Amino acid sequence: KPAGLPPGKWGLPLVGYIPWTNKNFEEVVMDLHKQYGDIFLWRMGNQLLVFLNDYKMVKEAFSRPEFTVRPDWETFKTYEETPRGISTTHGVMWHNNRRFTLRQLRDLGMGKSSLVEAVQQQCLKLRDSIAKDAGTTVAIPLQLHVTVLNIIWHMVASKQFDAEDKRLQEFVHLMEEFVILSNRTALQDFLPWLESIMPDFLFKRLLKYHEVIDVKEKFICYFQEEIKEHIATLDPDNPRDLIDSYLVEMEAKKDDPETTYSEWDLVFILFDMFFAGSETTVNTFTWLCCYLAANPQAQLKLQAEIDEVLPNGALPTLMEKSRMPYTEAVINEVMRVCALVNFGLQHMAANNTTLGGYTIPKGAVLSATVTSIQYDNRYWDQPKEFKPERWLDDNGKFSMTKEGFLPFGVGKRVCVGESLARMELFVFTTMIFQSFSISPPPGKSVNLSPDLSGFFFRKAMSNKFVFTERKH
Ligand code: HEM
Repeated sequence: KPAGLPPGKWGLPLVGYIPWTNKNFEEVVMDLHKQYGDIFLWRMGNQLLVFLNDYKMVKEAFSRPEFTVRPDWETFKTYEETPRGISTTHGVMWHNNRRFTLRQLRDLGMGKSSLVEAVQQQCLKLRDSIAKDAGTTVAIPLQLHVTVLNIIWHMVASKQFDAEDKRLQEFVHLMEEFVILSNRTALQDFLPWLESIMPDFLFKRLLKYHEVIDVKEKFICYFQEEIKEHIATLDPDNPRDLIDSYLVEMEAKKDDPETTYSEWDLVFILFDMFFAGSETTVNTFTWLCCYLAANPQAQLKLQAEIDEVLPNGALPTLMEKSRMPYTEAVINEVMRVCALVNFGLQHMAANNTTLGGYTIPKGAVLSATVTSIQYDNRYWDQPKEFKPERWLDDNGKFSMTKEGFLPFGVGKRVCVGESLARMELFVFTTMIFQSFSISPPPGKSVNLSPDLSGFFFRKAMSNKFVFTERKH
């Protein structure tokens, strides 16, 4: 192991460090954190992974330009050599696409009434679907996925689908398949030498290469069809949605030799909106249901606040947010304890540099250990307890403690959808708990252990619940 690197596990040539244990990945990382402290490395295959376990260090690193690039991973490349869109790109392409999307989300009404109304309408469908099974033992309904996807469809293409719609069902299925297949592609990133020792057909079979291409092509077709329809009906003076606005800007920049705007690039911005914006929001709200079912006192307090600010079933708008500190506190506390994106999205060192007094070589991949940070007792008193009150000041006002909290990341690549996600979570929480109470089935309790079978998400276990209609 070269001198000056952070402490940690270097392991064997080609394969790196293999923990011979039946502990899961998160547990192994936690053990290494205990052993080595706030910054340590783990060589996996030929990749040097550096884990950061202190909030201040993550904030410093992710605010520095040399850590703003993404790893050069096949998993991050969608279909071709050059990554496109936002979440996997860097340089001018990333800068332009990120700026465009942030502006779009703001102009389309992130935080404004038009989008709030669309979110309310979609949430009414979720409410209807829960009402159908009220009083019986059920899982969180599929309609939650449909609701979240429809909000994105509304924003990007002014569309919405019914839960029964075959196209939408195929879309949901393809998204799930894509996430599973991406885990296979990761083999190529960590053990690239496999390609040189295996016959091509076998290597491709191992990676499920043809299946991945097939799923990607289907998504591309969906989005290209949508873009074509928009081109045919575009009124440049009245852009309806994100696709229209992109087309207008693409036309305005068509003579600029430096432009990164193209129909092909737009396809991947749409990819990002759906992939980064749906599973994240669905899983956060699912965790919120779990924590409220397990904490009836917190649920009663939340409902008392909803009933006081929104009497007689009035629908929530963002105007009410400042008068609902406990609701905000519950949402933040759920995001803290669930630590959904437990290793964030990886960043890469663009050149040789230093961090925390250690050498970080070009190409090293940095991960923030979100679970360690959001449970760090340097920032949180009794971190394992679910305590929404920790977000309230002495006057009962919501106070956004930022230190030690990074569900949306931090620094230059912080999530572009944070305000949208917060607005969705606020509307869903107020509308659903205004109408229903949630509890575990009689005689059962809620399993709050995370499902750690995936790499990117710390999902909730598939709990069953009983939703009971509230009398007003
Ligand atoms: C509760 C919901 C959400 C959570 C927990 C979440 C979390 C995150 C995290 C941890 C990152 C990585 C930050 C980094 O690289 O350091 C990220 C990036 C991103 N998120 Fe979100 N997100 C959520 C919702 C959304 C929504 C609704 C959208 C858009 C519709 C969105 C779009 C993006 C995009 C495009 C990026 C990439 C940003 C970049 O690379 O510059 N996210 N998000």
